[in-house]
Amino acid sequence: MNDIKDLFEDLPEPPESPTRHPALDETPALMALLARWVERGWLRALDRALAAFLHREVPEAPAPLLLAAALASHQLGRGHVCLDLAATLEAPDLALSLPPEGDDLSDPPPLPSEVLDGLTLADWEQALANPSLVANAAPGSTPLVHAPGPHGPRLYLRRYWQYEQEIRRHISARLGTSDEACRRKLQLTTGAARRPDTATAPKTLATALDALFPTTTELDWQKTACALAARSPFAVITGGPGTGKTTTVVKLLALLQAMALGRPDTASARALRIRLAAPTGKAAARLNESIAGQVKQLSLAELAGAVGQQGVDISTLRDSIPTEVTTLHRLLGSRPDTRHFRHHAGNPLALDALVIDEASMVDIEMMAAVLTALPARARLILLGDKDQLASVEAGAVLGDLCQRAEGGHYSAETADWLEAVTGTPIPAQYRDTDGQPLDQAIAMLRVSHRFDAQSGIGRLAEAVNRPLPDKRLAREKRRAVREVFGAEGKARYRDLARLPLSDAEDSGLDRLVVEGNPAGFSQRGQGRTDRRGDPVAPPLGYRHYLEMLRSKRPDESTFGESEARQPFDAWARAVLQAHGQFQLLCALRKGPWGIEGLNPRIGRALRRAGLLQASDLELEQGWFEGRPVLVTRNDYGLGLMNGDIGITLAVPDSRNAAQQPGRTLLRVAFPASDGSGSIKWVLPSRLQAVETVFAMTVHKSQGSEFTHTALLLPDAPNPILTRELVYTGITRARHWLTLVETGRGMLDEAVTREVAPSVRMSVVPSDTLFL
Ligand SMILES: Nc1ncnc2c1ncn2[C@@H]1O[C@H](COP(=O)(O)OP(=O)(O)OP(=O)(O)O)[C@@H](O)[C@H]1O
Repeated sequence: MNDIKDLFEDLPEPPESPTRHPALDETPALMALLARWVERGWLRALDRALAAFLHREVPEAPAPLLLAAALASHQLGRGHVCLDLAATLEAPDLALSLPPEGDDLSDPPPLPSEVLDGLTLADWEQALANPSLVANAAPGSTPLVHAPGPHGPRLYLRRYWQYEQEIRRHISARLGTSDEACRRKLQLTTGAARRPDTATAPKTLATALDALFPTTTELDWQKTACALAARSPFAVITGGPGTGKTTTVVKLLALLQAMALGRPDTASARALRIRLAAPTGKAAARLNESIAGQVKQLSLAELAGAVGQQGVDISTLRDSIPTEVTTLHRLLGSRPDTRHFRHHAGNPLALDALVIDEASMVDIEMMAAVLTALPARARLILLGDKDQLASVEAGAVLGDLCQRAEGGHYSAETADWLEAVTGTPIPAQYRDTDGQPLDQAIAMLRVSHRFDAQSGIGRLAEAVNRPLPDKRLAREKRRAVREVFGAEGKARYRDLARLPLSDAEDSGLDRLVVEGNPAGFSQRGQGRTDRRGDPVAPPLGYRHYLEMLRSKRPDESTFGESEARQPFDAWARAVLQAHGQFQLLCALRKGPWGIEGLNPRIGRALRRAGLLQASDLELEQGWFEGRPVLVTRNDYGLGLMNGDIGITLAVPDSRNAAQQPGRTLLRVAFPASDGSGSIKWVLPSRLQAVETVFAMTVHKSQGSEFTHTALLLPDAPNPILTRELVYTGITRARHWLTLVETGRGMLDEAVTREVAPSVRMSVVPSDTLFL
């Protein structure tokens, strides 16, 4: 029995000698089964609709083909780009969303394991041999593509197969490894193929790197990453929170610009056109904030003197380093009502280098769009944390590219070159005579500069993130995680608190969301300093922003156009900034411990504390002043992006000012996604897809950071609760983390469960070998 079957108590015992399920042979039986799965929330209506459409188009299509199509479509909704046929036959119940949140687990329809019981891989592949609907890994117009994968055959919806091909083709081209070259290389196993190098002489590069990084005798991963990225037209810098991805990329940009401005041929010496982008407005704003400060602080005198014959002008160099961060949608030029962008292969972006931060959130469709719109000569640098949850959309591109990042796998050629330019030898454990071309373009930063040995958040993140290659080590991992909290749940670290709740009405939750539960932290969170010795304010709850809302409200009686709005903009900025001090995160959407139960529950607690005025109905589904909202779908018309957070504020109603002075109107204040600090005021009625965000799912929190983060774990096991989810939740905390537990053992349970065996994409150039 696998885990999922165990969850369904009412499941009838399968017959002793299984007979083939009718859904495998009769299309009406299959459609009826798919309808039951949809009704139950096991399958999306969209997935069934695809099977029905294919059946209408080609009535003779066999049922196993239609079933495979529905399941392949379903994988997209779960983040996977295709259906791995062999893996599905091995563990069929993982192919559906089982059990969906809120399922009462009674009277279940037949599980996929029952249905697929009589089907062999050969039979299934035979059923897919239908040229009207399925093509074999080749360009064409069939809706489905049957292609080999690293672990067996796969079925793709054509669009996703094409995205994968595009990504691999563009990355291979940048690495100088066409599919052909790659295939030849592995046949000969001759070590890494040579990639096109930048023209910079190692000596100049070494001097420039020395000007940017402090001298050490130990391996400096930031310097190594900077060197590797300067050499390759495609580079990935991965690392956990605070490992210095931004710091490294700022130095890299300075290096690239210094090299460009200092070119010996003065006619070609010009600054590169570099753009910085992030997948969401929130992530863009966060990078914007940190990058501008870092560029200002960068000491450039030595670097400016190290390049060119007479060196380069320092202020020209500083001005050439971009600080403005945009969203990928804006960069590519999104157009309302279409998934096509203004920039594409026929109208490429006018730039020489593109840096994408928070690249773990970029899905396969967006990555393909970016690569297609990027001129062939432009560099691409991806930054991100490979261990974070991937995008909710299909495709974990960064995670897949970084599968081997931990081990380095630098070829002798790369390792020798790195030693020459950084002055430090690469230890044997990171060398690999069989290093792949992609390995040579990836660097992993390994030292957190945000969390030191005194930081429980850092220790906890590290313990949770530890991979579990062998289930037998689960107990040890759980112990390591528990040890961070110390005996009897009393946190050993000043930045960690544990809050057990008995039920959804437990007043401990009120204390947390209203005040931040400082009593849960040692010394009530008083007297802490950060690594630089600067004081850290004690943990806060939502009272902080709601009081800011009240105390900073402008006296102005009119809410006019731009100039007149300034006091209101300043007010909104202060409230939004205060709101970022605390956020409750949870894993689920449904039930008392999901956002649907928690949002009104928290609203009531804030109302009891006198901080909100709203009826129960308004708290459930209406608008009220103080309501924080999360945008859940890009709205190009309004310029709002999925993930943007706004706060509802009451402003003077200028439309009826003469007749009804003092009358107010609710508007939602959003920070402009260009990081300019300006405020966008939107009428609630214009917001099509928003939800209250007193509680936010961990999935939606990616790319954000909160001074105090509370992570609430549900009270029952759920497949959604994985180590990646807990790691992502923990690492949203900047200074304070409260772990809210609503049932025993859920942390243990979560940290030893990995994201459902992911269907690795074939975006990695060396995967071409199996084609
Ligand atoms: N080599 C270093 N020595 C000392 N401090 C450093 C070093 N590198 C980075 N820092 C500091 O550590 C903090 C985090 O750095 P940075 O923002 O570059 O990390 P990051 O990986 O981009 O973080 P995030 O996870 O927020 O994206 C910053 O305050 C930065 O100044």
